[in-house]
Amino acid sequence: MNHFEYINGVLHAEGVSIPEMAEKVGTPFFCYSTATLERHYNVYADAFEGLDATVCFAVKANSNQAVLKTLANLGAGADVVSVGEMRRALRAGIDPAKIIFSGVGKADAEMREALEAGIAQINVESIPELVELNRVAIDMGTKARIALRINPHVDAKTHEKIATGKAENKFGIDWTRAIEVYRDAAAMDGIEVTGIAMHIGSQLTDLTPFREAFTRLADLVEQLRSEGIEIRNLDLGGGLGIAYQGETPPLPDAYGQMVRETVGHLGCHITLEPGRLIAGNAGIMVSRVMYIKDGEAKRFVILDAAMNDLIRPTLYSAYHEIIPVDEQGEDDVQATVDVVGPVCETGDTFGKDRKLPDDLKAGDLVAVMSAGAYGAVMSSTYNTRALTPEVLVKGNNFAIVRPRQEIDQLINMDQIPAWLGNS
Ligand SMILES: Cc1ncc(COP(=O)(O)O)c(C=O)c1O
Ligand SMILES: N[C@@H](CCCC[NH3+])C(=O)O
Repeated sequence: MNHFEYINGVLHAEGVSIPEMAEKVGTPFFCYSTATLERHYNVYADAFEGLDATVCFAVKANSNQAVLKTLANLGAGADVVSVGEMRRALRAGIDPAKIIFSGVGKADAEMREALEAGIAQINVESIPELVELNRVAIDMGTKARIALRINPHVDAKTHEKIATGKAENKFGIDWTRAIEVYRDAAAMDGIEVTGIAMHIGSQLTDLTPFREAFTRLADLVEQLRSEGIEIRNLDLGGGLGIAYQGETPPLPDAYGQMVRETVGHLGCHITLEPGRLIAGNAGIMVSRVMYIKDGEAKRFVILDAAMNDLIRPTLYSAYHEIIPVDEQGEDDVQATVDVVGPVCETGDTFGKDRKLPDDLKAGDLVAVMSAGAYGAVMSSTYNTRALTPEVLVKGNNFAIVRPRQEIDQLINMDQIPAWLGNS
């Protein structure tokens, strides 16, 4: 069931009309649906029923603490990639025993804070990082529970900027060297080897690469066991894709079945790190039309949102559906338009040659769909544009879960050195 629907011709998020929110919050804004977040989490978690599994939401996809708390209340853990994300997860009430720290470059201070917080596991991505973590743990008189993130050299067949499991990608330790690095890790005083981790990429729409990677992972676990290195936790990462434009990614159930088939026999605890699947279609970005500009070659719909708010179309040529908030009738005339933002970049384009109502005009609202993951978290203040607010809806209620940043807050962060004189 979709929780962003037209009711009496007006787009709603659950029971709240988008114009009502726009009136109170201003535009643009991100809007998340609690019911969708919960449904996605539950459908995903249910796919692993019977397995000893923890779903650790990938905080990078959406780090708003209200979203994290919504998921924490359902029992979710967190996959974090910085101490900032870890603090958010902890503040949102996520149990440290369900927090995994991933990422290719953890600083000493981050390692220390993670060890102090007693999180479940740190995923180590290189030998130098392993050496550093060992040193930090010994210095603190403790042992770090770790998994090595292994790069299985599998092509996830996704956009090149979000593939992470190929030999040329910066992520993980080459699977060909895994055994020797595990041997080294097992001999380190500050390290307790608990697991093995893989994450081969994001927005995968086919199970085949996962199957290939997890089969390789299972082989490695058997080899490690034969060497006396016990692996208790398999971290399978995230990556399952969603429909942005009619894609038909495998359902969580099919993914769960594939997990059982490839690694179920190992008797390990399984960690899963979905991000996009939980949050992507649980959020939209609402924007107001500022101008309609009829050029010689094109009609441009100029929104008050821009690439700084949602960078996915610019960065990955990603498709996001764009719909009018006032429902279009079947017989209404459509125009072919480019939907753009006000930022001074040609790439500040949300969609090219889209069909929108011919009579769409300044002041009308549109919704950019599937913006709940890698939306607000990737926003910037480029062109000195303030960060966009976030709103969480639950039933007939909504709350602003991040207010609009004041432009002066942003400007006041600059400091002018005394030698430049007073202005
Ligand atoms: C280590 C790790 N885990 C989980 C994720 C979440 O991925 P997705 O949002 O595709 O589920 C990512 C991002 O791709 C990641 O790098
Ligand atoms: N930011 C990417 C996903 C990257 C996943 C991070 N490991 C996107 O918007 O599709």
